[in-house]
Amino acid sequence: MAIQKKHAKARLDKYYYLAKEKGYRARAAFKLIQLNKKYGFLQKSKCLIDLCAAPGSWMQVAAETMPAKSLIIGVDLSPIKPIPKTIGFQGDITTEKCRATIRGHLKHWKADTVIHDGAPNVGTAWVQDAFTQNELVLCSLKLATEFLAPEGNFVTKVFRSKDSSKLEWIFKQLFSKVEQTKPPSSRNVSAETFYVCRGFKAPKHLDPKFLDPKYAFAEVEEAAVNMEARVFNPDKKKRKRDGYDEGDWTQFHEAPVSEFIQTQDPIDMLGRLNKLHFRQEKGGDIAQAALDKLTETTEEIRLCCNDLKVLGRKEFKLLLRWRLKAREVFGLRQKSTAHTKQVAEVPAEGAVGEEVATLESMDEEMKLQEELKRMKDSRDKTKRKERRRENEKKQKEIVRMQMNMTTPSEIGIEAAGPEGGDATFRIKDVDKAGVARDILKGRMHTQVAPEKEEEESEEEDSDEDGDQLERELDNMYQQYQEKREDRDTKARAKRARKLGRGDDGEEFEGFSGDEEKGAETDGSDADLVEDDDDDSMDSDDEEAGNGLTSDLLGKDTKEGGLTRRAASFFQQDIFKDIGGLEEEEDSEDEKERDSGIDVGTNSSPELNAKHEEGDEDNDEDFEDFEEDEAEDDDDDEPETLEAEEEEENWDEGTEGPPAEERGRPNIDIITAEAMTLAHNLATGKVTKSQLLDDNFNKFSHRDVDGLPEWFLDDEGKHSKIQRPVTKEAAAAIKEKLKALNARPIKKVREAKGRKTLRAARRLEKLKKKSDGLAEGDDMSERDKGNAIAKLMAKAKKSGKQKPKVKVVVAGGQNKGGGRPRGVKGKYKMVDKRMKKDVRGEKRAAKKRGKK
Ligand SMILES: C[S@@+](CC[C@H](N)C(=O)[O-])C[C@H]1O[C@@H](n2cnc3c(N)ncnc32)[C@H](O)[C@@H]1O
Repeated sequence: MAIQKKHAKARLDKYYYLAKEKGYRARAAFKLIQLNKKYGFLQKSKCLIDLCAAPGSWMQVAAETMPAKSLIIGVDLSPIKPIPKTIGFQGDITTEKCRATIRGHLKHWKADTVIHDGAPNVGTAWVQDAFTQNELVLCSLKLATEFLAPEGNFVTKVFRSKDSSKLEWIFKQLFSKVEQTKPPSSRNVSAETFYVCRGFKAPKHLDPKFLDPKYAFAEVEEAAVNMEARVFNPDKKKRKRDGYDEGDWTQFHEAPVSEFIQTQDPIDMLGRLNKLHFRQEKGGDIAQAALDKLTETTEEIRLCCNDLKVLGRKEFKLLLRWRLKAREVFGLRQKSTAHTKQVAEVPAEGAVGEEVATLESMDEEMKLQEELKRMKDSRDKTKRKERRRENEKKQKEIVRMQMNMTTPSEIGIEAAGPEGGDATFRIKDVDKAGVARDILKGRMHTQVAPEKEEEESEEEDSDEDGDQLERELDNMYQQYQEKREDRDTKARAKRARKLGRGDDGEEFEGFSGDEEKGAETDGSDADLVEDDDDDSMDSDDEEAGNGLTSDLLGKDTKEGGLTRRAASFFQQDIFKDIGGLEEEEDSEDEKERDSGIDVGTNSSPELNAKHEEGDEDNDEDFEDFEEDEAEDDDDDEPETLEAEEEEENWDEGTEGPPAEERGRPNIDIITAEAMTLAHNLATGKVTKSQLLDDNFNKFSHRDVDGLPEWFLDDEGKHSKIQRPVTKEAAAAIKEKLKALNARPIKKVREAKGRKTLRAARRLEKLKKKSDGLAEGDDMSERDKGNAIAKLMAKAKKSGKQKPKVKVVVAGGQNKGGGRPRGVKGKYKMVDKRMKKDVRGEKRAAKKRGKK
């Protein structure tokens, strides 16, 4: 239970809170906002159909964005609470009835855009579960082909699977432009992606088979499932992304054990089934009873049969052995002879040969494979080690040269390797190794780490032992980091930030299939262990290009005639804010993070302080706020803005006007240190130059060369300057956060506004009436006063209508705690006696009043 809660909490990300604040019914709203920002189809549409629209956030976005008086129709299996300026109804998009209802609403109109965000409702109706998302997409496309106007748009969510390419092909037949994209608000862990299809070709005739899932998704030939691998390598479980097999709705299969004993293909059964049962059905196989009583049928065997999907290799073997014994008992198999081996080579007809042969050959083959793998691993290891040594030497040389410790002419003199005097510094080789770019950045890499060291060679330094230990430590640290990244998305994001990925400030353009492939190949960078060099260096190198030669040569004639040395001196962080020197855009975010000043964004810290996590492949974003109210995520660490730089480019429209528009930088102070600093600056306690001077401290020019990464990481965490924090600043930040947390959500604000408006109207009415009374001549002053007082009392009463409290008698159905059945709103539990007493008292009071 606790795990579920944590998981749910982790899913509440920035978009969840943004949607809440902006009054959208689900975070999914931002997907449409971001898609529309990229393709701009909503502004151009006058009629839109939203298929699978509940709870209705896409309809809200459409109603906001489309021109006035547009027709917006939404349909979903679940009811959609009314949304102004839209029509919503309940229906199943796969049915004829739904089609007819849409037709009825459209009348003679044609839709300019059809949007579809459907996901099978897991748990609502199991048949619907099986109706996979891709089939739902086909259904929505079918509706789109019927209702779309020529040149219309179709936007749909698709889960990546083996069928998505087929869908893409179909889209391309019907639309002139088809693009696949994934907006930033769609979680990375989700397999969902979006297709934006524009320019509907509106074919006059469409073969119904074309959009029939049976034909559209038909496989040319289903690849045979390797049951042997499933049984003999059960640990490697593959996630089933391809959906259910046709007609296989339950995904649970069982068979009687007798069938397992008799079958000629036991491996297939073990791989395919979930359970082997010992049940004896009427008129069933009598062998079941015999098997149940067999002495070989131990408790362990029964347990194994009960859930085949959790078994390991050992248990499968146990079952197979048990089967052979049972077959011997039933006379289905003669005892295996010493000829087993021969049998394995020349499979004889009948059960004996076939079975033993299968087992033997499998074992042999696996042994061979393991042996081969071992050999390959050790060969790779040796190769990697050699390569790494070479690289290290080359890197050392380069660093020395960059530090002016050596001149280019010296390079290679000490490092003459087995390939000749200048082999170490052969730029071609460095480039080939794929590390040239990183070397240029001054990063100390260990490309791929070996696990063990070989014997030391005689020529190696005397401190090689220490080096080896260090390398081992490095490797262990790298492995530790990789493991952590595997487990923890935050660690992965941190790492990505550190590597400077996503810092280019370019607008996110979504991923096309190709780009993703590219990204995968780029990901090889992740194998490198890097030091903490700042990003300014990176961008320099980027400008210089990848070539090592051009970079080194280019550095002497840099920046306004400065020498390389001077230029590198002025590139230090402390000079970045000084006018006249070029600023590196890349490092801006880093500075923001360190300084605790949030520049140029309106998003509140509470919104940033949320996880971007979740690991469901199905519909990730479906957070219906009506049910899911405000959980606080205080214990989560703040997520820096930098990581979402790309996303903010998508978000512009949703985050308020940019700071520059308002004529001043939008600076948000979010930490106590920054607040103290700002306060000191504002009150003149420190000057700008003092601030600059302050930056010359023991932390600003640390020599990190050659220090291992784990050490630098640790230093980065703890060894940093402790800036003073005043009580007032801390209190101010606390207050600010409190205020932000207390800020009501849009719905509440609106409700309060409406209440105030109503009260103002009532007052206005009252004023008019009392003025009328006061001015009239037909009443005495006293009567006038009484009448006005009465009016006011009435108005006061109607202003605060107390909710009725329902009195429920305890006992009977309403025994025990909890809300009684069928009672809504406030209620009070009383016992019978009390109810009678209260009634009696009321009656008595009434009588007394009459007297
Ligand atoms: C991710 S939600 C849609 C969220 C919606 N776009 C929004 O912005 O609020 C997916 C919806 O698909 C609906 N759905 C699934 N199968 C359906 C079907 N056959 N017909 C209609 N709606 C369906 C579900 O009821 C669910 O509400």
